[in-house]
Amino acid sequence: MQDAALEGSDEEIDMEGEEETAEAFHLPTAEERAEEKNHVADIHVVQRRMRECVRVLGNFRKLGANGRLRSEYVEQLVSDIASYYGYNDFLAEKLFQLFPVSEAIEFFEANEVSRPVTIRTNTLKTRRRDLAQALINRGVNLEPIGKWTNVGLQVFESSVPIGATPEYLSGHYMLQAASSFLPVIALKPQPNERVLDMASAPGGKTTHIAALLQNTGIVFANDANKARTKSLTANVHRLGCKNVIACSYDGREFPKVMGGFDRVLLDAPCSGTGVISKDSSVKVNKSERDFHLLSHLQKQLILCAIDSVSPDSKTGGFLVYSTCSVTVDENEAVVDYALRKRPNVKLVDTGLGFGRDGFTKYRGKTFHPSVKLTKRFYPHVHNMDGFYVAKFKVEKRAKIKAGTQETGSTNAVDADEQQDVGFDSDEDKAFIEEGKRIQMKAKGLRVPRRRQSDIAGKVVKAAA
Ligand SMILES: C[S@@+](CC[C@H](N)C(=O)[O-])C[C@H]1O[C@@H](n2cnc3c(N)ncnc32)[C@H](O)[C@@H]1O
Repeated sequence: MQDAALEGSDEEIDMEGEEETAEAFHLPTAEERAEEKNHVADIHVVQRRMRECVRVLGNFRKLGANGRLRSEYVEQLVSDIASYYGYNDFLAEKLFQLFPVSEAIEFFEANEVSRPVTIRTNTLKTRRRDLAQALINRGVNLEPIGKWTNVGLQVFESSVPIGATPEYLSGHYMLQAASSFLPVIALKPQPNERVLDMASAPGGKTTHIAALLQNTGIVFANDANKARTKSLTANVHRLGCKNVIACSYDGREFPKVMGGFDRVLLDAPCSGTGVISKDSSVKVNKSERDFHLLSHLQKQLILCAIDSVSPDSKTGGFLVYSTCSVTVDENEAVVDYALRKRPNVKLVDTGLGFGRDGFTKYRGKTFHPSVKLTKRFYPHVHNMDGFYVAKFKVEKRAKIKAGTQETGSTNAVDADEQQDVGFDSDEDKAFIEEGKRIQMKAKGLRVPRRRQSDIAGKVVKAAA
């Protein structure tokens, strides 16, 4: 399929041969497609047609049949991808749109293959070198994952079950996907800090945070699903983490429950479009409504996560937002929303050193230019689960009083706003405008005159 795309985009191509193949390939009409839907598809026909569509789309100007539109080839290809790989039409199209045509096929192909088995050394109990030796002695074939982690090992083959070795049971390692290391590396917790893991079960990332804190400070490991906190506490005990407190609140109740954290990780509930190779049910059980609801929940959670970070932290003041999904609705759109709703945060480099930059433009939507700093990971590019990581620095909030303005730390106005995580963008407009004015003033820029009507309503509410 990729060869077909390359062939299609080659300017030096033998045009005679091309015309022959293009002629031989008949793109079904809408009627023929409707008729075909009544029969079980012939997998070889579908496969060949996909190859041909990719080839034609790689060089539509030369290879497209007379009178047929590019969109017809795309429509046919998406429909064939859905039937060949077993996706519902909606999701096949949504994922297809993320990539250039030939790369989309690579992505769908990679979702058919398992990712490597990887483990994370628990540095609270052992060193990677010692763990590797112990496992090699048991007949495990492994090697370090890559330069970007000094605790990860990739397991190639093993004569023993890797989830039941004495080392595993003694908590010397966590069975964990390589992509799951990324948000904690980006979070970079420092000893003695107070950290919130807002959606933490079953604790892969919590125990990694605890280890980086060297069992100092404190990690509040929260998860709304109480049943899932059982596996979380089991992992916390097995790995010997002594600085973890497990709790079970809806993340949207933070920071009312508690706040003032040096760092917060929001590994958000998501559609799982990055982990289709592990859970193929995602291919058929996600609808447009699911993405709408998830993105809505993620937007609510991210504001609460931001408000739980202490801008006064001496060592931190950071939030990492991550998902195991590749859709823009759950990633860049959420991050961009947070930037708009909370003028006191900015995106910073994740420090990961690899990954594709986040989209700043996508299908007619434009995001804040700094969204480029966020990172995307793909199965076909990085040989790890599809993943997304964004890192924010939280700064002091703007304090707004009737008729005056000043910057300051959290106070009555903030406390009132923290409860307000509603979804009418107009709702917070006055605060956002005011925040921008304050930032401009701080930078020595000329501030436009404030329209009194802009903030009157909000100030009354805040002062009440
Ligand atoms: C991607 S998983 C977290 C995985 C975990 N961070 C780890 O590394 O093991 C998302 C978690 O969010 C939890 N969750 C869903 N809705 C939530 C909410 N409103 N508040 C807090 N947690 C929530 C789910 O129960 C699920 O355990």
